[in-house]
Amino acid sequence: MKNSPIIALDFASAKDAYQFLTPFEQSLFVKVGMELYLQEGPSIVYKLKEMGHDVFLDLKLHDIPNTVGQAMKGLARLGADLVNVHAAGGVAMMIAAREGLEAGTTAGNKRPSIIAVTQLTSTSEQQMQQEQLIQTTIDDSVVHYAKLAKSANLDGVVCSVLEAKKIAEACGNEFLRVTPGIRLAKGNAHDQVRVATPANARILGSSHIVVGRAITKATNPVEAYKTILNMWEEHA
Ligand SMILES: O=c1ccn([C@@H]2O[C@H](COP(=O)(O)O)[C@@H](O)[C@H]2O)c(=O)[nH]1
Repeated sequence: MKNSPIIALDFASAKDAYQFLTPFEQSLFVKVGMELYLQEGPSIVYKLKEMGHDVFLDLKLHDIPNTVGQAMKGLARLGADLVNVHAAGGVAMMIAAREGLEAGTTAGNKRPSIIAVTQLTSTSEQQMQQEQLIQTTIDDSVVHYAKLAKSANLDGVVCSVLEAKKIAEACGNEFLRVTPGIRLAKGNAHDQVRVATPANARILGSSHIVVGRAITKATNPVEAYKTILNMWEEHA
């Protein structure tokens, strides 16, 4: 799996996504989320893989263990490099997800890595406490979910940059810390709450960064990508 910034292809159609990718002329790490996948289905993953990109299929599965396990068995056949579930689904669900992936991975193919979403980067501590009724700090909640994901034998978590270091300390450096909520200094945070720059992400312990609108909505997306890539690599 590449370590370059993961570009969130949050587009309404494959046509829009391909049009966006054309000027890059290089192999990238891209993310397909529910907006694009629900319109295009598995073909978008096949096509992006054929084009030479690494693919994070960000469907954030969250259901009873049997349903998630069976869904993962099917997803394993698509060829994505990274898939995910919500840690809030529980340890039994995460174990079923991992087992489903293993069962669906055909001989000679690599099992996709699997990570769990802890607290969404759009969630504030206050919102977590008032709406989810979790009476602790957001750091503690995120690290707790990370430990559950580790106990279920997952490969890592989605978290914000702000918790990445504590997760590395609790779960080890090999345990992935994939961090969305990436913004350039003074960039519009939009609906994100727990945000950081690409440089801080590296310094504070992210293993991978996910970047959407800071690239896709930039006047020159290729230039924006190069700037973010440089910041990310410079602080390695
Ligand atoms: O906690 C999470 C989990 C997933 N995401 C996804 O990452 C991108 C971020 O997009 P931006 O435009 O850079 O804000 C988006 O696809 C989310 O679905 C997340 O933001 N936070």
